[in-house]
Amino acid sequence: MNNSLIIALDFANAAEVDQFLQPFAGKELFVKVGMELFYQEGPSIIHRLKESGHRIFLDLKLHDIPNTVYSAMKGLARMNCDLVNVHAAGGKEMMAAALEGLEAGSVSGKKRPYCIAVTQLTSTSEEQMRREQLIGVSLEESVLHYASLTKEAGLDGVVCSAWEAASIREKVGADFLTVCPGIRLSSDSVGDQKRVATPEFARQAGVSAIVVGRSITRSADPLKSYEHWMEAWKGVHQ
Ligand SMILES: O=C(O)c1cc(=O)[nH]c(=O)n1[C@@H]1O[C@H](COP(=O)(O)O)[C@@H](O)[C@H]1O
Repeated sequence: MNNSLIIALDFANAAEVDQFLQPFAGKELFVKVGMELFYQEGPSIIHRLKESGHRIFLDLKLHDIPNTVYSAMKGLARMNCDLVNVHAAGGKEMMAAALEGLEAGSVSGKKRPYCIAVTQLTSTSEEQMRREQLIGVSLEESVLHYASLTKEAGLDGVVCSAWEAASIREKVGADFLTVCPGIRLSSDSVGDQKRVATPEFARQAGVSAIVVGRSITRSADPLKSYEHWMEAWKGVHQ
């Protein structure tokens, strides 16, 4: 899990995924399947990606009452992904239920998937958080609070921006995962993300894994772009 670069496969269907992955043939990647792709293709896309040897972050950001999240996670666990997530805003009881569901549904003899919680989305700014969520503390305090709650619920880590990762490690512990989207090269367009950071910054902040979508998936040469990203993230040629 640590030092991973996770490619967000934000595509509309399996055909687009196949086309994107063609130049990566033979490479074992860490990929993220989010709601856009999963809602169209369902579990079959997970099975196909696993058959090709890829590790999978199933990013469905569960956020519902504890009983519903328990049952949903029990079902998702059967797909044997590497990483799944929930929204920390669902509360400690919901997060603990997510974990119980994963344990109950995990393939026997296999370790349950890592489970992390989204703190404040990287598309949220402090101003927006204060105005729309009526949260009166700083964005960093809100993220740290959610990280502590997530730890107390027994989960393995959080989704946060790279800007909060060092404080989370300090407060919650270095073995607590920090998975960070909103990563951009200085030449990239930021798009809808608000709390962005470069891969070099993320590495220095001790981030566990970065999630990169459009910068690679929409590039004219995705393989070249991926290799460039790996170099920036890990500081070595792949
Ligand atoms: O849980 C996530 O993966 C996630 C959480 C978050 O706070 N921000 C965020 O951008 N993401 C996901 O990370 C990916 C970022 O994609 P790009 O902005 O294209 O690099 C998308 O698939 C988002 O759904």
